[in-house]
Amino acid sequence: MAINTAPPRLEIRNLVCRFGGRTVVDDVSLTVQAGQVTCLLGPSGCGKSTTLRMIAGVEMQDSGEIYVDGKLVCDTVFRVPPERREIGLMFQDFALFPHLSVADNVAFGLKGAKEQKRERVEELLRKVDLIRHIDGFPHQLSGGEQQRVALARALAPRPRIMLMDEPFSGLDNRLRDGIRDETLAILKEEDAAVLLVTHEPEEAMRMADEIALMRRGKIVQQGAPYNVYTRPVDKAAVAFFSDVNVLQSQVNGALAQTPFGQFLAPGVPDGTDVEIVFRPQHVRLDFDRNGKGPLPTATDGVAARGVVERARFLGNESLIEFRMDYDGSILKATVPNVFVPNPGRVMWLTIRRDRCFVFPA
Ligand SMILES: Nc1ncnc2c1ncn2[C@@H]1O[C@H](COP(=O)(O)OP(=O)(O)OP(=O)(O)O)[C@@H](O)[C@H]1O
Repeated sequence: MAINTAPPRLEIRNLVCRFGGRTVVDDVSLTVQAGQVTCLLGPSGCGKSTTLRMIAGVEMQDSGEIYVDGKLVCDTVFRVPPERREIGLMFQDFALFPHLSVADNVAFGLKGAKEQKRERVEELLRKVDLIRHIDGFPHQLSGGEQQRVALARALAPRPRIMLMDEPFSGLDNRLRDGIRDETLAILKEEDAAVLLVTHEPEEAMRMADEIALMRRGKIVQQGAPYNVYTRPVDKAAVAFFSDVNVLQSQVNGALAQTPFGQFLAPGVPDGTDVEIVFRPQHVRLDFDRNGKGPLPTATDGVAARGVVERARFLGNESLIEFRMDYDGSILKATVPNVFVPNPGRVMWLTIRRDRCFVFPA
């Protein structure tokens, strides 16, 4: 098997950016290969856009380097100007030029002979399925169509890197999924390295080959979406993707006792406070049988009794909130399809052991 030894299309090393003494991007490193989509995912204000702006060359880092195809593009001394970085940009407010036709918008950044430019414009408008609007103007297009023109415009000069900052957030929900999928297919075909900023976990899960989870200026976890989702580094990383339930406990003999039985806490010293974190979809529900629940099992532990406080049907699933007997706290469970038990109903809850995370409190 051939080993790919080519340098990554985009590499950033130890980027730091400070504003007025506040570190907004704090030692961020990552690589993106050609044809790959990496999502910078994190809450508002965590430094995602600033990272993108440094790569684009419109913000200057305080330290760290940026490489494209192994070549230095920018450090604190040397700097390739933004327009020579071969980077395509697509932001939320992707304003098209209102006075230019669709074709001229797409051709805007293109150089070369007229026929070649026309060929590339037609190729891209065919890809985004807007060839029939080639002579139209932006105001004649819907929001989703304008978005696709903006994509075609950004891709026209065959950028080596595409930077996208919340590019779909201006679109209404019904359009968004379709446009995300189409965009992804086109980006893959064009073989650019894509760095996409979003604060929406679903968007990152849908688009990314790799997710870089960012918090307070730092990348706290990086990996394939499946790994980031199923092997989160801490409670906040679990909570970023879904609702969570948390049990408090203390470790004794590498075990944490809870009303749901004991959890393994290998290597955690005795007396350490821990939190057992799990998602609502990993709670199992059982009916009450004359005051009893299911027998304990190795995979699901011990059942605990709860009383339905509230239940709602959400479309694909139902969310049931239980008031738990053991300490009166609320625990959330989701189940597929419709299950809306009345408040006051007694049920027994177990947790899937293999889907729980034990973190130091
Ligand atoms: N030019 C600037 N001068 C001072 N502070 C800035 C500047 N640009 C950004 N910041 C601050 O840096 C922090 C990170 O901003 P940034 O836009 O990178 O975050 P973000 O993760 O992209 O958030 P959002 O999704 O809300 O855009 C914010 O607190 C912001 O107020």
